[in-house]
Amino acid sequence: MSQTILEAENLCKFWGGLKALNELNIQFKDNQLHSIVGPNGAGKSTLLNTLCGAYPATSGVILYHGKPITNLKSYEFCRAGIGRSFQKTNIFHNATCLENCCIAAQQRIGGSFNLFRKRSKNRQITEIARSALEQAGLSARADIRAAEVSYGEQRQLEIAMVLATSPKVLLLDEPMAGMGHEESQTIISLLKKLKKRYCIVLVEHDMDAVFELSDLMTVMVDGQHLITDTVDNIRNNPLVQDAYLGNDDEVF
Ligand SMILES: Nc1ncnc2c1ncn2[C@@H]1O[C@H](COP(=O)(O)OP(=O)(O)OP(=O)(O)O)[C@@H](O)[C@H]1O
Repeated sequence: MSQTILEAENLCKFWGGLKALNELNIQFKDNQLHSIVGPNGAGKSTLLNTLCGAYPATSGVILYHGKPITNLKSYEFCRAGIGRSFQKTNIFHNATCLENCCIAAQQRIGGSFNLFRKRSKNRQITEIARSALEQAGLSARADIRAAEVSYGEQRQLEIAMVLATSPKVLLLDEPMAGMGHEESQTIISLLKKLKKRYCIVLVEHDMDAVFELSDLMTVMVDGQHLITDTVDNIRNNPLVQDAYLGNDDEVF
């Protein structure tokens, strides 16, 4: 039975007068993939950024395993087990895939990966990094510079880097952006595998992928929660079609 692991109560994030998140209540469960969809500017990325501590909430509460974590620093969210996907720009292109994962792993463990640290600590970081690459299907690319792997593999590397922070929750922002069909299929298979072990919160514009992957979907509009339901119920909900699609049936 899946348990709620991360939740937001009356969560608000305001930019001046703009209510990017407006009294949002939402729960995310273990071993489920929960997608957040909605039109441009609905507040999806703001939600991910607030849930990982990158943006301080204006008001409201974030609970992790039932305990409030709203006022933690962003690195403390990471150490607690909330991993946010790094954007492609956060990849060090001259470092190998393994080195990139080592850098991510040391974020969780603390300190830096260096010559003056005990050898056993560096070994531990390397093991975590190798395991993350393996889970993301990139073991064979471990010693290749990130700049030399394909675009799709760089997106896999972003996911590997989140896994290297030993998370319980994965917050993934458009992991399929800019991908062709074949590359998207690789990410879809990967996420199907990962959702058996993690709580995944997915923001993604590729609706075919969202429908294929989601256990639950939440629709947001103008910073507000419109509905949370299963894929079938969301697909057939006239309220959603109206608000999200503007009556354009073709999108679904
Ligand atoms: N750093 C910021 N400063 C000011 N306003 C911001 C900032 N980040 C986001 N916003 C505004 O907050 C609102 C929600 O933006 P957000 O990026 O969360 O939407 P989104 O649903 O992810 O959109 P998209 O699908 O286009 O990525 C938008 O009106 C956006 O312009």
